[in-house]
Amino acid sequence: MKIFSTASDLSLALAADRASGRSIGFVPTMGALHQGHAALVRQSAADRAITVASIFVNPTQFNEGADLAAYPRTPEADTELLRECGCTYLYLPTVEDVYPGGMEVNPVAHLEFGSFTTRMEGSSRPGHFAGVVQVVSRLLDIVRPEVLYLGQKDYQQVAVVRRMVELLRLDVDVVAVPTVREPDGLAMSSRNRRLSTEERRAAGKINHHLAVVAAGLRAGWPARELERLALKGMREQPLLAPEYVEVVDGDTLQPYQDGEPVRELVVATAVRVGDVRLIDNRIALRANP
Ligand SMILES: Nc1ncnc2c1ncn2[C@@H]1O[C@H](COP(=O)(O)OP(=O)(O)OP(=O)(O)O)[C@@H](O)[C@H]1O
Ligand SMILES: CC(C)(CO)[C@@H](O)C(=O)[O-]
Ligand code: BAL
Repeated sequence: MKIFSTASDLSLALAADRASGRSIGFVPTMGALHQGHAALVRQSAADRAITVASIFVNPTQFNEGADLAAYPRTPEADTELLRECGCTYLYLPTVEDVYPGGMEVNPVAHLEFGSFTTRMEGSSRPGHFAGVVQVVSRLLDIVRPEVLYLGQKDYQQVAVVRRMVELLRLDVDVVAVPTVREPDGLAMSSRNRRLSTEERRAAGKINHHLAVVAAGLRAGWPARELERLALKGMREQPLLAPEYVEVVDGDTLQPYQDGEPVRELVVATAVRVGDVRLIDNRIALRANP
């Protein structure tokens, strides 16, 4: 695995690969890697000749300074894991390399995302998706992959990035990789390592509450009632402070209205566990393709 710290060197290496007909998969990350990230890299390495991973803790998508300051960083272990998973190139840039004109320059700030960014993470983390779109568009411009691999754990992020690709008419496929979970069902997340033992135990219950909502939806229970029961159930657990539980149409991210036909029905949540904010979701129903 070759490590690049500048966009220009990486672009040069990729241009040579492209010229010899090699296809490129891209896995953007913020580091502190775990088996969820490994699944993305392994999938790309199985599908594509070249897999590029990036590790960049993007300051523009953090709406809380404390969250950015506490974000875990484990570069040595990350490099080792990427090597083992078959990553070809690692892009490990500075803020200046990603944003040569300064962080405030956002060439995609004009894009309108409507219902994709108004709810859930969009309303809980003001400015978050503007930063995600800013960095992903810049990274795509550098790497120019055929396929972009993202995790389903960040369900809304996948929908927003797909919309960005559509709006900018970018020639890239977005593949969503299923969420990798711990044995007790907790979605793997870099922030999990900030949990105390008690918080970690409590966090394991989040998935259970989502699974109950998903089962209720399949049995035809009203969505708003299931959301209310899940919020109440989580609030009764010591250490869990849910911000939202929302049952949404996976294509529009608008609240699901009971009985309406949808291609994908999803329940998503954000939960504070002590100082740590975690997100998770479950797909309750999916139409056959
Ligand atoms: N458990 C998981 N299963 C599959 N993909 C995942 C998982 N966790 C993260 N990813 C995906 O890995 C990519 C990089 O995510 P990121 O580096 O932010 O890690 P994270 O674990 O989501 O961290 P955070 O603590 O910020 O939520 C994203 O596309 C994300 O959806
Ligand atoms: C896609 C991403 C790498 C952009 O910084 C980030 O939001 C993440 O890790 O999910
Ligand atoms: N995986 C989402 C990145 C973030 O929390 O900012």
